Amino acid sequence: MAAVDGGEVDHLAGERATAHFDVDAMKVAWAGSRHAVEVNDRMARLVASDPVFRKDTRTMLSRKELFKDTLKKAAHAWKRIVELRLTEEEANLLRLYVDQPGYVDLHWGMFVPAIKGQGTEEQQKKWVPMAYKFQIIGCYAQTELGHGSNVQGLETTATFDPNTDEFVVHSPTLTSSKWWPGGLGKASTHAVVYARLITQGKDYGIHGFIVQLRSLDDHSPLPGITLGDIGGKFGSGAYNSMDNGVLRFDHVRIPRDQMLMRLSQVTREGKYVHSDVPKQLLYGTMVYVRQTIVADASKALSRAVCIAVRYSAIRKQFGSQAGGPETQVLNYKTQQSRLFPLLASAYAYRFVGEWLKWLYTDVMQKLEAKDYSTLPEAHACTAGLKSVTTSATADAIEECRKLCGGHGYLNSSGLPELFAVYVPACTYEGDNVVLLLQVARFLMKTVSQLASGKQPVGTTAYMGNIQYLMQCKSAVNTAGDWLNPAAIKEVFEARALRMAVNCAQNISKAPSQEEGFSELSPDLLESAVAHVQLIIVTKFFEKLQQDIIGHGVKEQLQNLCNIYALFLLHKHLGDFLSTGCITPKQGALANEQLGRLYAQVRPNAVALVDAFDYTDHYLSSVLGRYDGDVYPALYAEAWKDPLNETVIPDGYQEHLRPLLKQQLKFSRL
Ligand SMILES: CC/C=C\C/C=C\C/C=C\C/C=C\C/C=C\C/C=C\CCCCC(=O)SCCNC(=O)CCNC(=O)[C@H](O)C(C)(C)COP(=O)(O)OP(=O)(O)OC[C@H]1O[C@@H](n2cnc3c(N)ncnc32)[C@H](O)[C@@H]1OP(=O)(O)O
Ligand SMILES: Cc1cc2nc3c(=O)[nH]c(=O)nc-3n(C[C@H](O)[C@H](O)[C@H](O)COP(=O)(O)OP(=O)(O)OC[C@H]3O[C@@H](n4cnc5c(N)ncnc54)[C@H](O)[C@@H]3O)c2cc1C
Repeated sequence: MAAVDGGEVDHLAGERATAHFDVDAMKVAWAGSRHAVEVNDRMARLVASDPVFRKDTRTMLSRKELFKDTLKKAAHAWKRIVELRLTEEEANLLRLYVDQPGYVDLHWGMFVPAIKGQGTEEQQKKWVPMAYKFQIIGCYAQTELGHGSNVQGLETTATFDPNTDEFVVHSPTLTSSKWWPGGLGKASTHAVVYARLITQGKDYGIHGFIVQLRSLDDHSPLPGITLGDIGGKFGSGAYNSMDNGVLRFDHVRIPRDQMLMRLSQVTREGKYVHSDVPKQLLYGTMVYVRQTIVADASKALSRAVCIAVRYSAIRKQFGSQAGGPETQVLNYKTQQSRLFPLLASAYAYRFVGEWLKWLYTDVMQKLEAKDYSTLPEAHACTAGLKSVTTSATADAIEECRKLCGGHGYLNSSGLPELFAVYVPACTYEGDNVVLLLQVARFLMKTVSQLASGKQPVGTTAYMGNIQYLMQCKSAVNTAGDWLNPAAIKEVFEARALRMAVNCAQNISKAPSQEEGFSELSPDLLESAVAHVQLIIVTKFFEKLQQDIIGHGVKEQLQNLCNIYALFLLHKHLGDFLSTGCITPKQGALANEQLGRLYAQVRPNAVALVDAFDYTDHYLSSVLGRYDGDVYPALYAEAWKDPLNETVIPDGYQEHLRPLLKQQLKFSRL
């Protein structure tokens, strides 16, 4: 089904006619199943056809108007969810297509998962139904003004008082003010607050507590609680719809049973008891969200790429001979070499996100069975993939803006807002550098265990092949040899392992492990990136082994997979050469093959972005319209700007007229 929201003429019809594959089948490959295509399509259209969910004037609203609009949309979304008795899957998609960050993201995305993951059965029975019915609104209050990345450094205290069977929650310093939690500033009634647990005079470190913040009668802050929004953020519209907040506690008392007690407990007498589970399970909500952020990266990236590909097919510049038509900018090789790797990355992230969701579910099942062995790998994979995919996506959205020339800079292109709303993903849920250093730590541990003969498993299993990978040389002889998945995998594995081993060797020369790790941290980051890129490439190849149906679909995905891998090889050529995995000649052959692959993608480019199945409402871009009727839309959009409400601007009488009519003259003139 086409995703036109009402266009009459299809200016991209010629582009669509050149596709060599079945677009509907590609939609299934992208979405994961025919059911997923159907439900996505239905929810996207439901949102697009509802006037309350309009967002075309969002960037022109003041902060207060925007926030109120967000409250209205969230309430209306909930009303529709209840009226239509939507399933959880449908409701999540409806919220996604409403496409306006707001308190509900944190309520469903972190508050509920934190209680489910860290609360006892009894606590879940009490709190989850209230949250599910929106009788309470919750947020995730971890970060403080002075401490974000370093969770162990948080300062808020929760001191047990055995006399009253309560915890006293307190912010002892300015820097201990909770700062950033989304939904906290204005909307939430409750929060899961992370604080240092102190009982019987001893500090037991960070634990989670459910704290009521606002009255359920009139929404005013409860005694001892100071609350507010932390202020305007980057860009117009964008993440300013979210009330990221500040919170201070002045000796606020909560019942003992509001400590989340699944992992550890405080008894009535104040005795601290830690269950026989890894302490890191406290970080479980972050692992869960990092996994969803990887899936979201492919959404944001595919949106930007869809806009840039469609517009590049419409936009013409130069090349006209004797008055003939100009050239579509999509035909320029430079445009292709900038854009097609991003198209390939969108597909790569979609499939690795699918795999990560599987890994997460698998780890959760193992945890239920008290098998904690895969926890470190789950942490490394979620941290690493969150980091690599969000950094690349943020850069890619900005690249798409440039690929759309001047018009990409207009809010009506949709790209400035998409960039502004997306770029904090590099910071929230763990700064990307901090998370990559966690991956590096995991890699160094794995390398150090190789000597003792311990066989690495999962995504580090390749390291077990150390004898071969440390000395192998790529056998690629022609550009076409780079189409062999084994040839690509071998050099990616060798590069990742050699970089990790180099780091480990250099660390071992330092006076201490800690000093070595710190000194080598820039190299460790690159080593972590190499490992994560290997995972993404491998999972794309594994996807191609699955049953992929539809005329030409597998061939297109194969091309995209090769583009993704060879583009990375070209971009990180220094790594591959300096570790001796390939020769300069082989690097040049990879680039030659890349050019051939771009030529194969060119006739399919528009159809490949159509397969994302985005409505014009979701894209909210005049440049990315399904019908390609860009110029009338751009022209019409300009007149909607508040500045054009009057012909003579406000301020003319006070500031322009006196200037133009001034009597004062420079004496020199
Ligand atoms: C136009 C458009 C308009 C609208 C468009 C709308 C949408 C656009 C599209 C997309 C939007 C994108 C996404 C939206 C989706 C969701 C996002 C919504 C909102 C954002 C929410 C953000 C919420 C937050 O940010 S919450 C706060 C997050 N904070 C952090 O992440 C802090 C990071 N720090 C840490 O995690 C830890 O401090 C640390 C890991 C860095 C260090 O831990 P620690 O201090 O304990 O020290 P170590 O010694 O390093 O570790 C000890 C051992 O523990 C192991 N470890 C650490 N962490 C874990 C873990 N999580 N699990 C398991 N194990 C762990 C570590 O490896 C060590 O092990 P070892 O064996 O001892 O080595
Ligand atoms: C839009 C947005 C929404 C958010 N929502 C929430 C929320 O709902 N709940 C919540 O609790 N928090 C939230 N946060 C906070 C967020 O999780 C933190 O900002 C994030 O974890 C980064 O921590 P930080 O701000 O302390 O950065 P810092 O750690 O201060 O980072 C500053 C710089 O120092 C570097 N750095 C830090 N440590 C190291 C190190 N060990 N080695 C090398 N370099 C280092 C970083 O790479 C970075 O360049 C949100 C943040 C944003 C931007």
